[in-house]
Amino acid sequence: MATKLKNLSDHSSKNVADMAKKKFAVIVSEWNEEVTESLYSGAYETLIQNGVKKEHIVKHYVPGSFELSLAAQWLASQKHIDAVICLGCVIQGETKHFDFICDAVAHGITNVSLKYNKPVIFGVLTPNTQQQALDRAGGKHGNKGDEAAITAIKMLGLAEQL
Ligand SMILES: Nc1c(NC[C@H](O)[C@H](O)[C@H](O)CO)[nH]c(=O)[nH]c1=O
Ligand SMILES: CC(=O)[C@@H](O)COP(=O)(O)O
Repeated sequence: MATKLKNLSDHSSKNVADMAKKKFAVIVSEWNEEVTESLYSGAYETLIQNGVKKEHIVKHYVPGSFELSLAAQWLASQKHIDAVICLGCVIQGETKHFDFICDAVAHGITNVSLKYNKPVIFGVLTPNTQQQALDRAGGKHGNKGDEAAITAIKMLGLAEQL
């Protein structure tokens, strides 16, 4: 289903377990910072609304989305971190650079999650235009940061059931 048919901020309360003791690392790409800071605001508020303590949320920056994977690895390797949320915005330019970044960061984040056996969430927008990005960072299609945060929470809830 395309995002335009589903608001990114709408989510069910399924698999939302007690988050009072869970610790989250949120990594924010500095590229397109107007967008990525909105993603962070959405993610942070969603974590708090679902019972995560402020002191259990750490925020770190990377230069660009390509660096999200390495930073995620550094943080996911820390035993006290229960989940990592990666936030970025890669906007299509004139060249194929967009494709290489998006592919690398999607695979990189997946590999870190599987290596450390903990949620490492792909909260990276890959729009064609700035407006599409804004629409998905608190605009008419909701906030991808909300989606990323609730995804981390639900995966931790699932892990506790298994
Ligand atoms: N063009 C965008 C980038 N480019 C930078 C890369 O992510 C990376 O930092 C650089 O290639 C050095 O390794 N990053 C974004 O997050 N968004 C873009 O639109
Ligand atoms: C995703 C990018 O790196 C891109 O914004 C860079 O723009 P260009 O492909 O025009 O060099």
